[in-house]
Amino acid sequence: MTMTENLEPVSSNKSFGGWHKRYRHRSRALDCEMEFAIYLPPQAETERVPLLWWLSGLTCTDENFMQKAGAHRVAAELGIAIVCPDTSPRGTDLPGEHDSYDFGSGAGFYVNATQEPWKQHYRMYDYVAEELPSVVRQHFPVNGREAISGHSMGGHGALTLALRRPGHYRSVSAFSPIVNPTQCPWGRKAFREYLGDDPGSWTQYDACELVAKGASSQHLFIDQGEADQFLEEQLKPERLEAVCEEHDHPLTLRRQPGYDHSYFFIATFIEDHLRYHAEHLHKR
Ligand SMILES: N[C@@H](CCC(=O)N[C@@H](CSC=O)C(=O)NCC(=O)O)C(=O)O
Repeated sequence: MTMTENLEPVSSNKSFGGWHKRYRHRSRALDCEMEFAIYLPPQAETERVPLLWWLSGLTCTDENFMQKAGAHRVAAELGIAIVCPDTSPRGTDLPGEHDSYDFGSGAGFYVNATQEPWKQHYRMYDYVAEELPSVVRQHFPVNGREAISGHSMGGHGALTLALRRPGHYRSVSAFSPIVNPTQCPWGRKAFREYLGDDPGSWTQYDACELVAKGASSQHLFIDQGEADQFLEEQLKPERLEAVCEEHDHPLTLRRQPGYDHSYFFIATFIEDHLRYHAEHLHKR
């Protein structure tokens, strides 16, 4: 028997001939109510369309990308749907969950937590890889072709999901991703709490480690601002560059002079990413 998930509409706005819609649903993976957003291009009125997953960064909800990236015009032209999940479970009140911007609410890091008290709810890997895709397939006219992208913590999510699921996403890209979370303060703080003290259990969620293990040969397309305030301490793109070179893994890393970590940077280059994904998503 196929279970049909209930979706509660939250809002709907026409945008560039398509629709930006928000929904609430009960997540079994996260054991809480969640919201997500979908942009449906005009083509979705008459045909099934390919889908780009966008994973956002620390402090974000589904709304930051949809409101700030300026992606709808080009997605409408290219006939691509975009889904933005939230960045953590919501409506929970675990000890310390809301105390800092880089851990807990708004900071799920796209992992499946194994530690108390996080493991009941903080299962963002399963939510983004399995549960939400199944909900989207049940309710929207998508054709099964998927790509993935994201920013910062969401760039880490996009790279690790793609590297761990070879053949699933037709293309992957990222803006300012955390490429080596096991070796930077944001990642170490979150992974210790969610995954425990053994760093051996962290490496499955680290793009540099996955490339070093030869997990997949998927081309990685990354834009990184050179004036990013988090570049040296948290993002460390040179580490991914080195490991890709060492293991002959295909990487396009564009360093963009003067750009910081903000959505102004994303809005400037999102068109390039959408056209890159469209090439792969529409290829026969
Ligand atoms: N201390 C800052 C940090 C939050 C921040 O910069 N968040 C980024 C993602 S950082 C890595 O995952 C972001 O996308 N913010 C949302 C936005 O709309 O710009 C703070 O709390 O602001």
